[in-house]
Amino acid sequence: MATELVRAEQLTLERQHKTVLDNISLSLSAGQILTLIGPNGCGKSTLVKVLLGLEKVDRGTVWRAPGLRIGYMPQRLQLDDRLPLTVGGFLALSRHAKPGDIEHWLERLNIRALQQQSVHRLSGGEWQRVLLARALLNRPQWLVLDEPVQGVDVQGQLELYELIPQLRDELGCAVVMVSHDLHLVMAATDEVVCLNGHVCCSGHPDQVSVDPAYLSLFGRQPAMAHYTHHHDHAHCLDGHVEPTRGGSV
Ligand SMILES: Nc1ncnc2c1ncn2[C@@H]1O[C@H](COP(=O)(O)OP(=O)(O)OP(=O)(O)O)[C@@H](O)[C@H]1O
Repeated sequence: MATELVRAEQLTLERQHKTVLDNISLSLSAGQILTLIGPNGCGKSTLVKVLLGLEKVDRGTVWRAPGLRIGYMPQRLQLDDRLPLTVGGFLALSRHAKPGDIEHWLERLNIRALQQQSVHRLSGGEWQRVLLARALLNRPQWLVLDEPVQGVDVQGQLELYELIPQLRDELGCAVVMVSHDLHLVMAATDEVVCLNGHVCCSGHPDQVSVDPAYLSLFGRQPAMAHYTHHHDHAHCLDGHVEPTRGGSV
């Protein structure tokens, strides 16, 4: 049986007379990818912060495996745009940055060409990859991604969601991610927890996508085929095309 890394029991949190989290329990094991899904304001980011120990609950408990290495990609990270800062410089600010690791993750996420570029001149998709690189610097055992595809076009979203199980396999880590679109993450996740303050339903993505509680929140969406193909080259950021090892991207 896989080792349990995080366990939350009966979490309840109120803010300004509103119940943001209502009696939520969940468990996360090594190697598992768990996706939190739900409408705006349903408590996804709050739950993530509670699981990470960044917010306190009114009732309930969170247990994390002692010494767990965590990589966190927050939903928002505001940088002062008067601060001159390159991507490499930004990553070097992380206390986990070790020589070679920054280059390794920039290369792995296909953004090596951005190392000397100003962080203020990145596209939404590039910035998300830089934030992901930052979360990977300490080779986390638990990777937490709060809306990792924000500001990314649909093709970029599919690529990022393909990357997440690969990273899980490479690092052997567990992943918790927040998403708005079940159909886009279906292939990349083992378990879905559908939130609306409380847990509306949870389970394998195929089960959740037909659960009446999920359908009453999101309606019946046209099923999106998850298209994959083998590709023998990569399109680099500077525009040139490069053959790839193993023949797939
Ligand atoms: N400190 C706070 N004080 C008051 N209300 C708060 C506080 N933190 C969160 N909330 C409220 O709790 C609810 C859940 O917020 P949260 O950011 O967790 O939602 P979310 O599901 O991540 O939303 P989104 O999909 O829009 O990012 C919202 O209605 C928010 O306004």
